[in-house]
Amino acid sequence: MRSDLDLELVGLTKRYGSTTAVDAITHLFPAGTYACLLGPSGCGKSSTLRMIAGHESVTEGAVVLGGRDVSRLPPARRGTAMMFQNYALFPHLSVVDNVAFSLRMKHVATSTRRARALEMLDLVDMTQLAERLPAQLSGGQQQRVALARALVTEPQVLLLDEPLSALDPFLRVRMRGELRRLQRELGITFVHVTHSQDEALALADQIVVMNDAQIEQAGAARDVFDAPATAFVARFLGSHNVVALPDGMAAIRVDALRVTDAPDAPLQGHVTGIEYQGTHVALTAQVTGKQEVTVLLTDGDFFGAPKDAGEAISFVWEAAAAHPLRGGGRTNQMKPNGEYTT
Ligand SMILES: Nc1ncnc2c1ncn2[C@@H]1O[C@H](COP(=O)(O)OP(=O)(O)OP(=O)(O)O)[C@@H](O)[C@H]1O
Repeated sequence: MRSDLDLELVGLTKRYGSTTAVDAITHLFPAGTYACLLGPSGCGKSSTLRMIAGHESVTEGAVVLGGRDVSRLPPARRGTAMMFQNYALFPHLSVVDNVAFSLRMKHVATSTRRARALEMLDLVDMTQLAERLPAQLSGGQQQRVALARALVTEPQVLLLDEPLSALDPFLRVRMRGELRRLQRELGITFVHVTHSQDEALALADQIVVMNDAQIEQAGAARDVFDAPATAFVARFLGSHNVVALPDGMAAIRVDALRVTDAPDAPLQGHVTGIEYQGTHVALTAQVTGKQEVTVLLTDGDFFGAPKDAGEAISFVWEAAAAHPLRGGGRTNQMKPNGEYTT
């Protein structure tokens, strides 16, 4: 069901001179969704986000929020707010004044804006440090302030450009939990740009995979991971083998392949590598058609019948575990000998 606060991109296009950064993408973000725009460097994620925010002009198409075309409105009048990668805090303003800044621009009375800023700081657990300057905060704390500052305008959509990339790995995992909690509490739409598959899978209700200025696949995080539609998506999300089978290309998860002794197994070859990963063992093999596959075996399965590099090995899988891939882009070209190019 459509809601008053859905965000829609309609044929959205961005060209910089002769470069098409975003090529006529159409997509609906239902209100209250945590969406991740995921894709490799240069695929057009940030340009898309900046067009939604109004920090970049739209070349063609429209950004529609709650049924209203906001494509030509200034950022402050769209109902969106953006949190930048480098947080962009004002160094000479205290934490609370940084958060209240946009309300000052809107001529909100001093006492009201201070109260609202403190409310937002409470939401991100930063009330204690309200009078500090940004330079006196850790990276994680600066990020919370940047979040509070973006949320103080009560946006319907919060746009986050690589919000976790400046944090160390430990803090990154903690902050992603915080982001998810905040989004649930506020119930607004978050559109979060990342090139990290793990981050997208951990956070998103909806994943939008971009490649080469276009949307390659979009859907619920689990659906996209379980059934990648193209070789690009399967490879980009990882944990999948992309294999050429007699009836076409298919993606098979690394944990769906089973080692077998059956002489007529559909994939046969020899072991090329074994990596012990604690709970699992990742075994790589070169199989039919010079293809490399990886299989993730439980520690028990592997050590129950260990293999050495160079040994013959064969694989089977449940029919439902092989997801046929549609051809597409430049990423799924099969050569006549059954090899594929990337
Ligand atoms: N201001 C600009 N002028 C010219 N070309 C640009 C400009 N901004 C981006 N581009 C180009 O547009 C394409 C998409 O860039 P964009 O920043 O949207 O990608 P991205 O997916 O966000 O990449 P990254 O993950 O590296 O930030 C790239 O080819 C980039 O070089």
